[in-house]
Amino acid sequence: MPSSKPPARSRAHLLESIGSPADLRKLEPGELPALADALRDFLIDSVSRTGGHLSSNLGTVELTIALHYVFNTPEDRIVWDVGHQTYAHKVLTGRREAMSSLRQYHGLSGFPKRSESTYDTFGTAHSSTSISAALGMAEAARLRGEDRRAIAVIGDGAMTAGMAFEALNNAGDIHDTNLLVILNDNEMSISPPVGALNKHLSRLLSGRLYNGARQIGKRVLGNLPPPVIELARRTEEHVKGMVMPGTMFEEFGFNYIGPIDGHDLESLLPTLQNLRTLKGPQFLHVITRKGQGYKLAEADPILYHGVSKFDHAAGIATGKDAKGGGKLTYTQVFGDWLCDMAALDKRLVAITPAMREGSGMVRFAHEYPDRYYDVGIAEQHALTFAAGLACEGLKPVVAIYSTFLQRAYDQLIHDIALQNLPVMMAIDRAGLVGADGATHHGAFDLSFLACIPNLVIFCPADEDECRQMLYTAYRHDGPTAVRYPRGSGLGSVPRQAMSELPIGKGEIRRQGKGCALLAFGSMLGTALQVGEELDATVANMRFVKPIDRDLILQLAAGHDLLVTLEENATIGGAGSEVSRVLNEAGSRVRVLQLGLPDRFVDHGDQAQLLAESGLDSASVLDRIKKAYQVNS
Ligand SMILES: Cc1ncc(C[n+]2csc(CCOP(=O)(O)OP(=O)(O)O)c2C)c(N)n1
Ligand SMILES: CC(=O)[C@@H](O)[C@H](O)COP(=O)(O)O
Ligand SMILES: [Mg+2]
Repeated sequence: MPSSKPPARSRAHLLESIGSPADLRKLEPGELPALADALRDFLIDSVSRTGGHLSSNLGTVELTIALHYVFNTPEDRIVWDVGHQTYAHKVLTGRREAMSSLRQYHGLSGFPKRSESTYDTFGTAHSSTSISAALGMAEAARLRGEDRRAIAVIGDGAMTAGMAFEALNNAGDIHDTNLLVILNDNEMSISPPVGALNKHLSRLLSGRLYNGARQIGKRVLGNLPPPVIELARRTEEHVKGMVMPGTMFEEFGFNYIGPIDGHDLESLLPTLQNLRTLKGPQFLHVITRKGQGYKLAEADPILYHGVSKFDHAAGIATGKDAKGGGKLTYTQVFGDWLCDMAALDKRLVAITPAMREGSGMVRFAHEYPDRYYDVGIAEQHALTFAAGLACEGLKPVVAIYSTFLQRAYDQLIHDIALQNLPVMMAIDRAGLVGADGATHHGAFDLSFLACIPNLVIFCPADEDECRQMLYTAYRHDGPTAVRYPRGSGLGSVPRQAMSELPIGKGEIRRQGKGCALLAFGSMLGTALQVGEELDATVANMRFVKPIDRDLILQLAAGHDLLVTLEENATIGGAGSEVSRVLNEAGSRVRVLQLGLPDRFVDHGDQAQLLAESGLDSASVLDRIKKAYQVNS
């Protein structure tokens, strides 16, 4: 550490003096708590203006400072699991000024992104990938004889995913890999944590006294030559076996240290400095508080997990959401339907992989606690668990974001569709989600679902149709998927009475001439606008599978151009299904397939991203006119 004592600085100046971790490492350890306060104040103010993830970022301020202070980043690699807690990391790695553009069009990503900074060593956002990626980096360093560390920072929620254990299992067997796993345990996922792991972690917390003693031992050990450390460690293992039940992490082959206070820099710094000297897989358990330092977030870390812009007129202290209450969302339509359906059918059970709030299931969890399952961040398990329930005559509904369903693809095919089991998937966040960006857009589900035999795929065009489709899907004796976007639709009011729609049948919503627009789900609004402009026919297709073959051929017979519209990748999506039907029927009508482009769409607001993807009405109109010009 530097010997010269820099002059006392105001907290704000201290933060402004940090343009990189190299600047950070020039500070005295005693200056770091003031820096943490300044950084926390900055994050609260900044996120109150941009929106984003707040409580998890407030909980990792000291840990982030300590990691960049002790480790030689970016040569030492830090991989942040989920990465929603990396705003402090971004500020300390030269992006403080850019934080005003967070999660906005062409602005900073809300997650680590390799193309954004060399300090963002691995792109994350989908949970539980950090240990695998960091192990890969550690092994690359070992194989290349490079003296660098790889550190995975993973939350207690992310630790509940099977992939994290796959990585622990592999890492623990490679005795000379320089991997450090830091478990950031704040006893919260988005919702309160679930599962047996949470109970195990709680038991470890209760052993705090022993660990306190062991911590001191570690501090001393760090300054001794390695053979002595090894001897002391074996002795310690012996002591531990008598004093404290082994942690599961030690059973996986890791040297477990902790739990320590993740807000106490005086604990963090020496412990991390010691760990940096130890060889082999290391596991540090830190305890933090989600929302630390902002009373409203401390009191309600769930509400402040993801926030919109604050109403600054009301003052940051109120934490008041600038946008206030909005229109009925598809998520709320689902949540209301779920409770209504549960009241009608005792066989209904509902499952979420750790997204209770986001999927609209808070009321159901409260009203039907014995029929509600939060399985943790475990999408693969969620689907096969549902399959088991269905085998026994229950009617499972799995609420899952489109992007997270990607993680359970084989379970859907192999465990559900192949056995034709009546599992219903309510797929939320289908299409462009906005600020979360490329890692979260539900851009591919129609493409990866359409090829699965037995599956029925519903695309509701508005809120009422969504409710009717949820009912129809639930009543179907086979696997079903109802996909709907983030936010609100055309604003129809869902009828309380539920009735079954004819499966595989679309409808003509506007009769016109010239071209016909075949809209799937959320694109109906745009299709109707363009249809008015062109006096074209507009069909609400409703289903991707089974697709309405008769309607397609009827439209082909009466129009010179069919335009398909979907908020899904164009490749392999609904439009491809329409073309397949036409080809099989030998039709020669031209088809213009409009959907998401064959690239990853970044973050911004949904309207901006739809326009950028050519799916707003102006772009659709323009593309149709060009199609006619090309052929005139
Ligand atoms: C595969 C996957 N499923 C679900 C999510 C949604 N998600 C984002 S953060 C989060 C909770 C993470 O909890 P934890 O790891 O403890 O981090 P904390 O928010 O407590 O800091 C979840 C479920 C995700 N990002 N990835
Ligand atoms: C980080 C993460 O994966 C979740 O917090 C996600 O950002 C939630 O998305 P919604 O805001 O659409 O519920
Ligand atoms: Mg947590």
